[in-house]
Amino acid sequence: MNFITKLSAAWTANNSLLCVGLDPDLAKLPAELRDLPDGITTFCTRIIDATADLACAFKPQIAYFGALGAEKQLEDICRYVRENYPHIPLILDAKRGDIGATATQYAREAFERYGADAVTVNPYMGEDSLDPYLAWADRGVIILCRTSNPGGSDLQFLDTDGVPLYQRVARLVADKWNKNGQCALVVGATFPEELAQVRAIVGDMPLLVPGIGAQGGDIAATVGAGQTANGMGMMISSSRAIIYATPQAGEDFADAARRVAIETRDAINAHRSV
Ligand SMILES: O=c1ccn([C@@H]2O[C@H](COP(=O)(O)O)[C@@H](O)[C@H]2O)c(=O)[nH]1
Repeated sequence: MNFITKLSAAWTANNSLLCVGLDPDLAKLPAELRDLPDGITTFCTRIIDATADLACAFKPQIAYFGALGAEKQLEDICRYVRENYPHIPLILDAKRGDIGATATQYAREAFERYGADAVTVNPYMGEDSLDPYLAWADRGVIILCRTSNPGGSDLQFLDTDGVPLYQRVARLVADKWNKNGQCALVVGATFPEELAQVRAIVGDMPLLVPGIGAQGGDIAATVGAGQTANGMGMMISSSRAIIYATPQAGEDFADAARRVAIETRDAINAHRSV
C-alpha cells in the first residue's frame, strides 16, 4: 500500500488527523528511563502503544536520535511501528536536501534503513535534489513549504514576480513534482492564512501541519484553513505537548500522553466539517 492510500485509511480508521511526534530529549525523559541503554526505545514505544488508536501518523524527528547517537534505537522504534501498527504511517522528519548523489543515500536511509513510509525534505536545491526520493513511488515525499517558525518568513515570503516563494513551491509541487501522486507539503499551524492559501493551490494534497501544542498554533483556525472538503487532508502534528504531558494523580507518562492526545484529537475533530 502506498503512503497516500495508507494515510487516507488511517484518517478514516482512527477518525483522526493527529500526528504524534516523537522527539525524545534525555533531559525530559522519566528518571527511571534516562540511564537505561534502551530507555529512548522504551519511552517512545510506550507513547506509541498509548496513542496508536488516536493517531493518523507517527513522526520521529531524526535529530533527537542522531544527537544522542541513538540511531539503533530509532531503527528499533521504526521496526516496532511497522510490526505492531502496520496501518499507521511512519514519517521520518529529516528535512534533507542535497545534490542527487547524496540525496540517493538519504533516501535509502529513510526508506531502507528506517523503513519510513514518508520523509520530510527541503526543496531549496530544486527538482534534481528531490528526484532520488520521488523515485520511491510508493513512499511519501513531504516538502517544506511554509514552515512553522517565525524565521521561515525570511525566505518563504520573498516576492518572486508578485508571488511569495512558499506559494511558488506549492504550485511547483502540485503542477510538476507530484507526478507519482506521492507528495505532501509542510505548512505550519502558526500561519493559518498561508495554510488556506496553500490549500487553495494544491487541492486535496495532504499537508503535514506542525505548530499546535508547544508552538501555540490555534487548532480551530488550523482546521478551518487546512481541511479538505471531506474534512481530511491534514496530519496535524504535536510532539512535546503530548510526549511530555505532565502526569496527573495516578498517571504515568504514557497515560498522560494518551490523555493529551485524546484532548488534541477531539479538539481537532470538533472543527472538522464532516
Ligand atoms: O515547520 C516545521 C517543520 C517541522 N517541525 C517539526 O515538528 C515538530 C514540532 O514539535 P512540537 O514539540 O510539537 O513543537 C518538531 O519535530 C519540529 O522539528 C516544525 O516544528 N515546524
